[in-house]
Amino acid sequence: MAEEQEAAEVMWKRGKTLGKGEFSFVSLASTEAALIPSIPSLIALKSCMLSRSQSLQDEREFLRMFEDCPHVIRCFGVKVTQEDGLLLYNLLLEYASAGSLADRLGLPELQV
Ligand SMILES: Nc1ncnc2c1ncn2[C@@H]1O[C@H](COP(=O)(O)OP(=O)(O)OP(=O)(O)O)[C@@H](O)[C@H]1O
Repeated sequence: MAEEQEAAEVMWKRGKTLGKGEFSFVSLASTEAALIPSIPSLIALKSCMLSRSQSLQDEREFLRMFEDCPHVIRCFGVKVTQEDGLLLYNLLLEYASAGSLADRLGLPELQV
């Protein structure tokens, strides 16, 4: 099954918020892993309003360019959902359980 189709079919339960960006928020999510073995049972969902999703779409293309690099977070695909009446664009990301590089270095979140 192609990656995009797998992502479109995966179901998840959204958990705690891991972080927030300017347009997006990142949640921990548990998936129905047994149904689609290539998608882990825990993922990070980076979500934003579909109507404001251009930067996440660009990020998805950027991650695709580095999908063979083991040092870059993997993206398992994209799924649009409707939650609480809102259309959300969701990137399905590898969950970085050890936190960000800034966390590891004891730095504050970068404000760009
Ligand atoms: N894959 C991940 N695994 C675990 N935590 C994550 C992951 N991605 C993001 N986070 C958490 O969410 C925070 C915000 O994510 P990120 O830095 O990607 O947002 P951003 O690029 O600033 O967002 P925006 O594009 O909306 O401005 C991170 O600092 C980190 O704490």
